Amino acid sequence: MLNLIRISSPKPMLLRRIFTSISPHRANLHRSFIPLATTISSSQKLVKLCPSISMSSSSSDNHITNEAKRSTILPSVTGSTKPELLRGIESVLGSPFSSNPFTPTPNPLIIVISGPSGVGKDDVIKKLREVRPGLHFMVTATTRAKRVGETDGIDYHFVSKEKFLELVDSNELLEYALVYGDYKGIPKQQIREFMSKGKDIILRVDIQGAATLKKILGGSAIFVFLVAESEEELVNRLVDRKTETIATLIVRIKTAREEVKHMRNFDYVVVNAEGKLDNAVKSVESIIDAEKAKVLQRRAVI
Ligand SMILES: Nc1ncnc2c1ncn2[C@@H]1O[C@H](COP(=O)(O)OP(=O)(O)OP(=O)(O)O)[C@@H](O)[C@H]1O
Repeated sequence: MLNLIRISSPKPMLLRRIFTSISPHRANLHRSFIPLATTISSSQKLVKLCPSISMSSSSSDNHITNEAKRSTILPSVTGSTKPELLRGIESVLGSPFSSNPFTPTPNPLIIVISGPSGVGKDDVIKKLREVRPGLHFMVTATTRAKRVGETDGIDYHFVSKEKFLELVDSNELLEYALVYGDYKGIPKQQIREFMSKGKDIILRVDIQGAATLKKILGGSAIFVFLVAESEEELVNRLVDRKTETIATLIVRIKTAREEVKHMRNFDYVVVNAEGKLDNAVKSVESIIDAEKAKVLQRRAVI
């Protein structure tokens, strides 16, 4: 009785192709092969795949690959227990199944959220904080006065102009700008600290800040442009917010008209439509999920 099939080159290629074609149909394996099989193992559980092709021990045997030698027997799908079947397949493959994940751990992301004043950046980020507590929301340092409902260290680090300029001098800000008379900047140390823990970072910056960050970070960060559905709606929000004087309102609206022209420099645009804050947040979440699933990951280095 023949126990093993010996195959001379180039038959190993043929055999490999047969295995490839059957693998998605493992359930039908026994139907495809058992009619050809001759029982060979003492436990009657290993089956021969096909009649011997060659029994010669000629020099062509040197060309037989180990894989081909191993590939000549398979356990019977119907006559084996699952562990026996799995061990048998491992033995045919020549190595145990790996439990390592197919995908490496995704790199921590830097997600820059920007958009014209009054579009709802703060509200989107507030909501995102609730639904994605695993993200790290960078707390921007600012010299502007605290608004009603804002908390120091959560919404912003509210600092004096002197303190802010000290951070500038010590090169401790990734980016900073004078926005409507107030300084705003991103502390570098905070980014390094959280990225080293594998956390994704959310940065909230105005358009000017996003342009600077694009120069610094290039394609290593994700740039999201938040817009209202129309200029009219944007103006409504700014007016309803009741934080602006007529002069600052006009400046913000004029600026917004220029800013929307920069949309093309961003990776994604998300519409924060009237009363649809949740949809905008879901869109940002989808962007993050899609970026996490990218085969070629971005790699931000600060
Ligand atoms: N989807 C929405 N529908 C209606 N109102 C909204 C929506 N999103 C935000 N708002 C409101 O619009 C106003 C402006 O929002 P927010 O202050 O978050 O804007 P911002 O982009 O952070 O502005 P700034 O850059 O000036 O700080 C707020 O009163 C906010 O509650």
